[in-house]
Amino acid sequence: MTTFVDLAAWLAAEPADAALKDVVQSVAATCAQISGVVASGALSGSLGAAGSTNVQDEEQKKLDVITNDLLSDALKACGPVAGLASEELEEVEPTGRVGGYLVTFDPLDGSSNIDVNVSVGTIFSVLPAPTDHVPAEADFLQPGRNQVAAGYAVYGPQTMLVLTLSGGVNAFTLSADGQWLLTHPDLSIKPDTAEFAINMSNQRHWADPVRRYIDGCLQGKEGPRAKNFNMRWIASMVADVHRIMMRGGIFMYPWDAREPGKPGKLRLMYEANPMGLVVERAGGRATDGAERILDIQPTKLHQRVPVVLGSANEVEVVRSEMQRG
Ligand SMILES: O=P(O)(O)OC[C@H]1O[C@](O)(COP(=O)(O)O)[C@@H](O)[C@@H]1O
Ligand SMILES: [Mg+2]
Ligand SMILES: [Mg+2]
Repeated sequence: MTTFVDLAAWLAAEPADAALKDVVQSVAATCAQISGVVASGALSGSLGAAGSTNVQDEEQKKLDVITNDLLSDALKACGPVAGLASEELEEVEPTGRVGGYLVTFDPLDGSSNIDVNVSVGTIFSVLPAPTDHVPAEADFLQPGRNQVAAGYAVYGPQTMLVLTLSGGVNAFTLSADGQWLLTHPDLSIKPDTAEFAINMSNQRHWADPVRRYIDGCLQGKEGPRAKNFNMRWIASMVADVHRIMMRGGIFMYPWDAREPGKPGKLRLMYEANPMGLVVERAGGRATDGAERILDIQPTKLHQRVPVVLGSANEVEVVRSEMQRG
């Protein structure tokens, strides 16, 4: 029988500082707990609307609130965490400690899928904290290339944790007895693909470059790309990105004309940046169409950004189409 290394043993061998490993352990333990709550669904009364809205003016589900509380409480109790920020919290929350790390997170990604029993996830990003003062919002506004760790948990047919610290990307599967076991070491995204993920219902609102790119894919073998494309859209970024980590592909949530003042739907600090790091570390690419996601200088905590990520050569096709305008 195959034996798998568990997360604690794997972390012990990682060339990262012990405090950072504590933060990652704390997130991982909380994701294991969240997996139990998600799996119990109606049995734990965790489905349905919470009756409130968050800072983005989006309706909160009960699970958005429950998962936000679980992660916030765990990180406040975790010694090296100086501050946290969440999709569900308007302001950053300093813990009162100085130094160590800042953690940003989307506690429950794919909220629209909770009540229909489709995969959802948790996304997190770890940044260095200032060493001489209690952090404020400005201290969180670091470009994604500063991340010292990032990853996500996907609550699907299997619960998995996908992590990057100092080097590559490794994926752990949650065992029946609650251990994270390394089942998918050194993930890498193949550079070419014939599978795209975009919400096609927004087609009439897209900008020309996105329209041209998708039209080219849809023409298949007879079109400019000379190959047939497949399409997937789960509407949980975590699940769509996880598929790309496993078999390649491209994921796009571009700007569209529904709300022209918004640069996109996804949030830079706790969706695009952590996913951008994971994807790049696995050999893929992540861009907003003009700039590498990880080089964007954030100007506010809940900033939105267009996102194109996945198989390197395919992202390059979209990026150059966007550059043409
Ligand atoms: O419903 P749409 O427009 O297809 O959007 C789906 C996207 O929205 C999101 O659900 C946003 O995440 P939240 O559920 O955390 O708000 C992404 O996971 C997903 O890619
Ligand atoms: Mg999300
Ligand atoms: Mg969310």
